Amino acid sequence: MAVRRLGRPRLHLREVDSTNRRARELAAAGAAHGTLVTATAQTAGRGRQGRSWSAPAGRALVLSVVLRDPPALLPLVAAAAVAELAGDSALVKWPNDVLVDGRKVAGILAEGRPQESWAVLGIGVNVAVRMDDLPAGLRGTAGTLGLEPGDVEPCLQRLLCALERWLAAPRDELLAALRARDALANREVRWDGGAGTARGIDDGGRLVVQRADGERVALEAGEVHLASGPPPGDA
Ligand SMILES: O=C(O)CCCC[C@@H]1SC[C@@H]2NC(=O)N[C@@H]21
Repeated sequence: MAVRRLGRPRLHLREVDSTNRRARELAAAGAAHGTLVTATAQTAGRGRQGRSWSAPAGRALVLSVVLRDPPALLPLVAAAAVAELAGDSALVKWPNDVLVDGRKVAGILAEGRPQESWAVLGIGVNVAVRMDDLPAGLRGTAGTLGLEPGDVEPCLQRLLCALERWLAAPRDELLAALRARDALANREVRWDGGAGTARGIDDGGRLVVQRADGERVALEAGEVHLASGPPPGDA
């Protein structure tokens, strides 16, 4: 598939409630593929499952990009790109939490209007976040890339390039990259519908879990938690 550029036009805001909300407005009004919204400060960042997302001003990358005709596995595509940015040691906790040393360094929120063939991909990365900058409740689970505020913009540019490539990559390459970074492989997990041992990502991008009775189920979407650890917070 041909690489389609991301990042132009770009709207950079000093402060916004949520870049995803702003980008959704732009998408609904007909914004082109690749339209990017970034902000120095985000005051009401949205996370998955109705949670909030904390992003200390100037220390976190917050972006939302409009995609026309997004791929079916968009959350996994985003996870592959963010993990690449986060480095060789980064793992992906299916479907799209990116972990470094077991701590969540980035959040991904894909929202869309399939009937209008667009999606907004929102990503927050703790580029230079210090734990003291975060609400106390997140300090046990959140991580950081440990870089400097001046690295936020270079990280954005690297992430956009990685996203462009992964959006154009064949599915088998994407799945191979994610399987190599699978944070859940052979770990005990629980989810809304039960518990079991994670057995990898299947060819449809689903998480395969083996229950105690040996039955295997493939999860399409949703939150999965490591049985040994606390549920991840919203950072
Ligand atoms: O719950 C999660 O893990 C997803 C968090 C996604 C946060 C990002 S920050 C940029 C974009 N704007 C938002 O309001 N949310 C996403």
